[in-house]
Amino acid sequence: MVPALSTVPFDPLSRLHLQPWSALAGLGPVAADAIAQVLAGSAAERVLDRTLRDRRSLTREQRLALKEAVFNVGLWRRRLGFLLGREDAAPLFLLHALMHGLAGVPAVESAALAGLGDGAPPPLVSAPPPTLALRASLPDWLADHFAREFGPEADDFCAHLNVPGPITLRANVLRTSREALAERLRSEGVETRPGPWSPLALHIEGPRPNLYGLRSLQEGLFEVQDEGSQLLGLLVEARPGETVLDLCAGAGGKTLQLGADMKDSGRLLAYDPDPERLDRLLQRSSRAHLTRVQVLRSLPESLDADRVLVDAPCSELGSLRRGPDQRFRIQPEVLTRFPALQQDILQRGARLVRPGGRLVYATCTVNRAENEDVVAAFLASRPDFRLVRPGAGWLSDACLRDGFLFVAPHRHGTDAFFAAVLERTAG
Ligand SMILES: C[S@@+](CC[C@H](N)C(=O)[O-])C[C@H]1O[C@@H](n2cnc3c(N)ncnc32)[C@H](O)[C@@H]1O
Repeated sequence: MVPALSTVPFDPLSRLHLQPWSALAGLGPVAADAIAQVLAGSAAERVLDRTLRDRRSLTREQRLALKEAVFNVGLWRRRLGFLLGREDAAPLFLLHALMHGLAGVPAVESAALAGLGDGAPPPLVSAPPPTLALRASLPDWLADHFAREFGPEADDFCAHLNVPGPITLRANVLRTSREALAERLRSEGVETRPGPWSPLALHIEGPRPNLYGLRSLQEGLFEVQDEGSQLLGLLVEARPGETVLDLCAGAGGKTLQLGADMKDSGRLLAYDPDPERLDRLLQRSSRAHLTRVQVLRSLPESLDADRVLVDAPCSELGSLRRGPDQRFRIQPEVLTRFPALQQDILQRGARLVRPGGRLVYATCTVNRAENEDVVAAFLASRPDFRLVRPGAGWLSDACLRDGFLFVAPHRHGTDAFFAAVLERTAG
């Protein structure tokens, strides 16, 4: 069973009405310059960093207004083009369409804030956008893809991609508990609430604090990690004393979690072809007080691992809400780029699991070709593996779809993740 969807449609525009747009006064050209860079393909986050770094005298409200302007024109560009009646409208017009058409700022005030001069503000189309791609401001190919994946839920899913996700922390259970961490954070001025799905998750309440200035982070009491991502690590069910391999370890988000579950005992091996990510993993391990992580620069020929996690490289469509402009920087071929590689990595992982051991295959994407189809092809080639219920005894049925873990922002408030738990038959 999955959580019932609300009968009141989710409105991703409502947060736009709450932003301090009047603080943009005099900053229209600055915003327009940054927006032009984002529309030309530069990552919004980086453009904003550069823009703010060069203007240290701006107030907090001005910085926030600039951020919202740059991110939201980057995000809503297709819908704004529809409102203006042309997809190639100049940044100042897009900014006006954002503030007036989507955020409800009166037309004359919006035009002045955007720096459009004294002429009459351009008229905006009043009809509702006729397609999912225009409503949710997605490239056509991506809207079509989500329509195929989600059917009648596609609009709701896409609406949830258009608001930033929460900031979520994972308690490092080697050092603390979720409850003790919440108390500690409160003493540092940060309010949190527990996540509903992962027993390790705390969501930050209110505006984003400077996490990197917190003593609790420096002491390794938590990591920033989406609640859905925490579920992937939990599905491994790593235990103290075992041999566990994190086969696509990256900078170690899940490795650290596995190490805490293993109470820093046994053998925890982390492999990734990217050496820089592995270096970061080692630094993070020491902050988390993990002493037994062993980084592998190449994969062993054999290993009787109790558990192997394949947190596979993928098209990452499940985390699009984390980057407002990311959807416009990917191409349709991303949908077909990964399955062969994923299959190959999964097969390699399977060879390193002992009989009776567990293999977890996971992605952060919404694409059956990278998810269910990869697992089906794997099972057809390896009859000694079987699919088991993810998280038996602790994971809510609401996080399951057809025997797999599947969570998504419109149903769970997490980024979208998929996982299959596979067990190798004993003997
Ligand atoms: C989804 S990311 C892993 C994230 C990481 N597990 C975490 O929790 O932070 C996928 C990783 O797979 C790695 N990768 C790419 N090709 C690979 C391969 N052939 N074998 C193993 N890992 C690979 C990438 O370098 C990337 O770090």
